[in-house]
Amino acid sequence: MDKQQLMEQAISARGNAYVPYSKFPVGAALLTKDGEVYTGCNIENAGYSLTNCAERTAVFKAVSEGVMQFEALAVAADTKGPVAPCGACRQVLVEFCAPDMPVYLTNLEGAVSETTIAELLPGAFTTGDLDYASRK
Ligand SMILES: O=c1ccn([C@H]2C[C@H](O)[C@@H](CO)O2)c(=O)[nH]1
Ligand SMILES: [Zn+2]
Repeated sequence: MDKQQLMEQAISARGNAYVPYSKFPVGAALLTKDGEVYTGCNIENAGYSLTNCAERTAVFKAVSEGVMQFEALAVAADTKGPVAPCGACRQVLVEFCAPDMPVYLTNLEGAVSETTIAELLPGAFTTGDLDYASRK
């Protein structure tokens, strides 16, 4: 499973997006250390704030099956440049992925931005911050 294949899986997962409100389908593909892929799409709701993004769908699918060792993530949407994950997804990714884990952001024209979890959310609030508060 190379990065090109992972991005293709993200584009394919985009086809399952439930987006009657935004009409903006997004797909994600999360590669595990075991070589499995958990895909995700965005799933909207008439109560707009209940929308789940593609990235979080993929992470939650994996974690709900007891899988938390991840190797790489690809995200795809029909954007001018490589798609930008939202802040909520960046925070969730920080929770489950290593800071140096590669993330491939792409669009339908083949523009690719290769980044990392740490670059997506510098200065993230983490479990370490909670530990400090309970040190005594
Ligand atoms: O990286 C992104 C950015 C946006 N969305 C979704 C949320 C919503 O359904 C739609 C418009 O914001 O796109 C994602 O799934 N991932
Ligand atoms: Zn998001």
